[in-house]
Amino acid sequence: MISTQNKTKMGSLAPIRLPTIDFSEVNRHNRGTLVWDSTKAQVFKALQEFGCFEAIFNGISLDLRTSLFSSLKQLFDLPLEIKVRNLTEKLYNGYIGQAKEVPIFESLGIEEPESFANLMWPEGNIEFSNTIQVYAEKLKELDEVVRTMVLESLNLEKYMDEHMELTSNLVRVMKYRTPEKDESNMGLLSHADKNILTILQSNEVEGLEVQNKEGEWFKVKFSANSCVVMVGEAFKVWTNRRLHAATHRVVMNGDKDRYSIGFFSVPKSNKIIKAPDEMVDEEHPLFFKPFDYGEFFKFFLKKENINDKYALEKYCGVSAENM
Ligand SMILES: O=C(O)CCC(=O)C(=O)O
Ligand SMILES: [Fe+2]
Repeated sequence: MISTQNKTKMGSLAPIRLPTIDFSEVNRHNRGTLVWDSTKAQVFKALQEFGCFEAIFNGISLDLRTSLFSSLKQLFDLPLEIKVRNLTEKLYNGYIGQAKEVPIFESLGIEEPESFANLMWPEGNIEFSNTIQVYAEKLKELDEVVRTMVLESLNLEKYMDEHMELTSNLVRVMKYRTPEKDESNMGLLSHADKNILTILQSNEVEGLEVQNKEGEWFKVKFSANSCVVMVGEAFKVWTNRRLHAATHRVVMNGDKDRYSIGFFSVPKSNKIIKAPDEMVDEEHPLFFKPFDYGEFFKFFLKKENINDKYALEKYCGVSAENM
């Protein structure tokens, strides 16, 4: 049904709207209401089919959004020698940038907003850290609502606490500058996220593209009050492939820099990712052997694996047929 919309001239991609799901009436306190149940059905279907959807979410006010994106510009405008101070124990949570394949991309992970702000601005930046703090709190609610809906849809309520305990949160901010004349416009190479759930928001500049299960690429169009919710591979493993982890990338067109912000629920490094027994039956044999997320992530970060779309299958796939 979508494929016909994708055929535009000269290989350019048609924008599609991902399934759009309205969260303005749901929160963790109205589980079991009619609106909760109908939203839940849409969430589960979208995450099975596309591995992602657009969420209309009024938890982020226009003011918060405006101050967020103006502070991102201010942050990335800092000199490189300041940005690289953001070193963390976890390699991927620090500064990333200046990569040969994607020179237009830079990113900073924010584990704890206040200490991050003190590191970037020696005089501190309360406005920045408050904005990120409020943003993360709001998105944590959405993350939990979506995960609760998935577990309910699979009749796995008894694992709810254990599942929520599996993760901690990371905010990661991104800048994609407009490419120079002879530079590639690839902002982020094709990948699926490794974590449980990712929630993305960007300024008005498009660039995110998602691949459907048939392998076709689509541009994602965000609206001002929406974000994209995406399944990561750890959630695909946990649900024994009931959910799809969408492959996506960022391609820059036009002449404006793109800023985005991601909220990631990430398995803690010593946690074992294992599909509950209820997820395994004749129709759904176990697809992935249980694994320690931290160990998997180290494997994934190796040069030979980081761009391998089958890194997960290589690491813990039960059989080659799963690829
Ligand atoms: O900037 C975006 O919209 C996508 C970012 C992304 O895919 C990621 O950080 O994993
Ligand atoms: Fe991603």
